[in-house]
Amino acid sequence: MDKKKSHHHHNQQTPTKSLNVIRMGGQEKSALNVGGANPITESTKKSSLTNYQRNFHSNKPPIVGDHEHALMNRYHNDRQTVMPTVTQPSVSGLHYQQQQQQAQQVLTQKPKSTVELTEKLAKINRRNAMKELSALQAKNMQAIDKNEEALKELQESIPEISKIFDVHCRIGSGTFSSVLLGTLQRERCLVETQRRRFAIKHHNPTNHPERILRELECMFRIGGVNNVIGINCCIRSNDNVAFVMPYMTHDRFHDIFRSLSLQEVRDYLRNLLVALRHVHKFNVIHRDVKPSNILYNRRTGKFLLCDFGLAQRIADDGSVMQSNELSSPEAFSFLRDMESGRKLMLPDGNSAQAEAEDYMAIRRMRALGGGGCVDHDLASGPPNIHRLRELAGGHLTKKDVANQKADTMRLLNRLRHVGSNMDPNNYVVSTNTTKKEMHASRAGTPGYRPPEVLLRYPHQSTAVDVWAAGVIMLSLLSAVHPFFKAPHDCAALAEIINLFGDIPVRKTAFMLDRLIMLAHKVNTLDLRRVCMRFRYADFFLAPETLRKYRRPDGSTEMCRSCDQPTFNCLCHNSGHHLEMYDGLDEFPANAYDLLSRLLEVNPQKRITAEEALKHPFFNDQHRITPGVPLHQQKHMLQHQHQLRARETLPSAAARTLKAFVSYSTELPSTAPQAAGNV
Ligand SMILES: Nc1ncnc2c1ncn2[C@@H]1O[C@H](COP(=O)(O)OP(=O)(O)OP(=O)(O)O)[C@@H](O)[C@H]1O
Repeated sequence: MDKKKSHHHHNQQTPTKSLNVIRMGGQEKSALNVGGANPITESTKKSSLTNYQRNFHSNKPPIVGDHEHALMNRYHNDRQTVMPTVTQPSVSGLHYQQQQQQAQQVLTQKPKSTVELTEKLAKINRRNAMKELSALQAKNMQAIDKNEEALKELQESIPEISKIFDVHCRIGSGTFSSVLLGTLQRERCLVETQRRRFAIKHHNPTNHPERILRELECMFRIGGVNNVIGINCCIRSNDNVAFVMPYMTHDRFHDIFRSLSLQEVRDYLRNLLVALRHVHKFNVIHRDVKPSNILYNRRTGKFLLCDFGLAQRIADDGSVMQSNELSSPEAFSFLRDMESGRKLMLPDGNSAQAEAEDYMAIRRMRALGGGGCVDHDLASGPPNIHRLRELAGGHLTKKDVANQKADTMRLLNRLRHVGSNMDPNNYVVSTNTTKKEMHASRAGTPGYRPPEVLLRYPHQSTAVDVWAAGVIMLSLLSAVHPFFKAPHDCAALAEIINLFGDIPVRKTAFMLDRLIMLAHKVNTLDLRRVCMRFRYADFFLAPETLRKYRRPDGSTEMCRSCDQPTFNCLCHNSGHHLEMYDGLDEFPANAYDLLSRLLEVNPQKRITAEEALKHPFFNDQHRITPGVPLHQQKHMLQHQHQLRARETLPSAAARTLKAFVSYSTELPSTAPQAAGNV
């Protein structure tokens, strides 16, 4: 990651004396990621609170925004269309007049019913538009209220904050905190774009102090380097605590996950694994790896893993440690270390100008043929995809599109299906009868919990985070987010079984001394075909393809295991004659190989972050090589796209099985036998 240039004065007085402030230094500038998407960058006006607020929210719908204007227009247009136009007769003569009167009667009678209808429709439209408008305004008002509420709460509960920072608006909120944007008051003299920006995380007062201490310790000891968020200072006032961190402009995963190119996906995952490798070196499990805890700026490619609220340390005996007690010697030594960090300089925040300069520097470097960031032109996917898409879906009727959508929903529902006889509170039993209770940490976000957590296995490891990274990769490759969406742990395990099959999950369960009771067998699905089926649904369901495989009686042969047409069978090692969709997939076979290793059901066989970074997927033919002119690299990329276009699915599947890194596949002594019996 590129180091950010310094734009700030380090000789300023620290504004706190009697405050309960512990300042920490040693944060590397590389962690202060910047981006270009912030509206503040565009504004060069002198700073003011309202300016900041207005700017900051400019990517959200304004109170009367485009949508409201559209609604208003609809309202006015409707009013215009209901005005009837009347033509006056201009010629005299009785007969002629009578004729005219009759004609007019006919004319006015017929249009009258049309006018009535139009008027009725317009009225309905108007009413709907007004309803939508008021709902939207209410929503905006609610957002503003929440914003004001968060500001007020922070200022009232930690009054010292208002002596150091101008707090502008809320930028995020989670279960445990509100995050607000702040700039230093002592930088009020600077133009808005030069002021350093900080994210102030205000913990809910109900948060357990040990939890806050744990998060603080992780950020202090681990953060600031290798894509892990650092901390500038921590401010406490009675039972209220706020962390001050460098602010980073980022993109919402939800807005970009479908459109990230191969190179962007590769960079995103590499950055995530670099962060995890770093965290795991400290024997710490993050436990909450998910897109909303990742700050990623698409323009600059910068990346930060944040939110250590659920992090846990692994003890030397392999058990997950509970958090430090506040009175423990470890907690004291940590607080002492933080005290000594107080003397260090307050590290840089992240000004909009610094962010823009950073972005320009990256562009310049790229123009000279260097840099490691994403070039959107180079990374726009296989060149023939749009043409192929047109061919496949160019003449789809509305009904075809609706059918395709329904078909995809059916598949998603099937993957999320839970057997009706499953008991959500009692779905897993211990095979070891002496161990009656099964206490294990479940901390984490539903949808990202690995099998060992769902199986209540107490000896969890950093493999928990690797699984979550795999779930993110699954969303990126399949263009489905969230991929797993279970309402409870039992359903979550069912989702995993529906994708990976019952045998791998049963084997893992048995190895972990657990037994899963299942009423029927579930086939393992082929990850690549599943991802392609979702990402390229329009190809898989193209009417021509369906016609090609239709039987003379008009029916389509279905696979009994995966419930898909046999030519689209998703089963691993399918025996059906498959439609291959050659050259369609933007992602190479080794992407799916990595995916299957990250999502290895058995935690002991799951790849580590360190090993994953050596995977061929990151062999990076696509990364821009410093010193090589860019046009030559573009040519190289096109050549690679062409090569990949010739890659067929069977050869890809064969390569999926090839091992690239050796690690022990042996199970604990009794496990292989036991697993074999299942
Ligand atoms: N340094 C930062 N720069 C910019 N935005 C940030 C920063 N830190 C946090 N945010 C925003 O605030 C949101 C919530 O932050 P965080 O995940 O730390 O809080 P949380 O209460 O633990 O959330 P959750 O309950 O969802 O895990 C993030 O998703 C992000 O959008």
